[in-house]
Amino acid sequence: MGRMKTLDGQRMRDVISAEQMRALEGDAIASGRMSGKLLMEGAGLAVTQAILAKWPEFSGGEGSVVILAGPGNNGGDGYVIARLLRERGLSVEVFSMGDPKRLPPDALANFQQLGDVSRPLTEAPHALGRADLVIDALFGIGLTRGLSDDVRDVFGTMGPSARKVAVDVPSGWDADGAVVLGKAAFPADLVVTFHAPKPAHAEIARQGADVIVADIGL
Ligand SMILES: NC(=O)C1=CN([C@@H]2O[C@H](COP(=O)(O)OP(=O)(O)OC[C@H]3O[C@@H](n4cnc5c(N)ncnc54)[C@H](O)[C@@H]3O)[C@@H](O)[C@H]2O)[C@@H](O)CC1
Ligand SMILES: [K+]
Repeated sequence: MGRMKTLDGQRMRDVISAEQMRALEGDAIASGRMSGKLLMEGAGLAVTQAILAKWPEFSGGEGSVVILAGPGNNGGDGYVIARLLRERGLSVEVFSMGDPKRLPPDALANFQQLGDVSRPLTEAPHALGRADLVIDALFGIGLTRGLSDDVRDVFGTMGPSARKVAVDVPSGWDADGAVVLGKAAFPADLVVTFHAPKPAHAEIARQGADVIVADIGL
């Protein structure tokens, strides 16, 4: 049984839908109070902090990290996390699904800031077999259908000792329907979601992952 708790011990907000989350983000951006890029930075920082809190052994810069980055803003969070973990001395390899040049603007800016050449997901298995930490930044609340078999096969190449972290929602889960679309989902040990739990998170915790709900300034 995994636990669901807030990153900083604040009160847990009530469950909200993906739609409500998008509305909250849109309102904060429209009001000028926040920008999409700031929200993304906060999301990436929250995941980084939750990782270091759960596995302090990574705070010394020891460890190999693989980040799987998707075609949307969940992928954008992954690029922020890659930068933040590299700043902490960890060696981070990033594999992208889709063409990074077609990322939405905030995600594209974070991809470009990394300065990496983009490596396709199909090249990930070699690195995944020896990674100490794997971060699923493929899909979050924007998942619209089940994962393809080749994505499922990539998940199968992770080594037994890899700590597995999902950004916002483990890819494959429908955040609102609280079910896995299709046949596969990222087998997360830790899930870090933003602002408030979505309907899927209680079931994900019941199935064994620790779920952290982090503020991103909304
Ligand atoms: N301002 C924002 O929008 C923020 C977004 N954030 C992150 O952004 C995520 C939402 O971003 P998006 O709305 O871009 O959605 P996602 O990044 O979850 O995925 C959307 C993209 O994946 C494609 N897709 C969906 N299902 C697919 C499948 N099965 N196979 C292949 N492609 C598929 C969609 O066409 C779309 O291009 C959140 O989960 C969160 O991680 C956070 O950074 C907070 C701020
Ligand atoms: K994810």
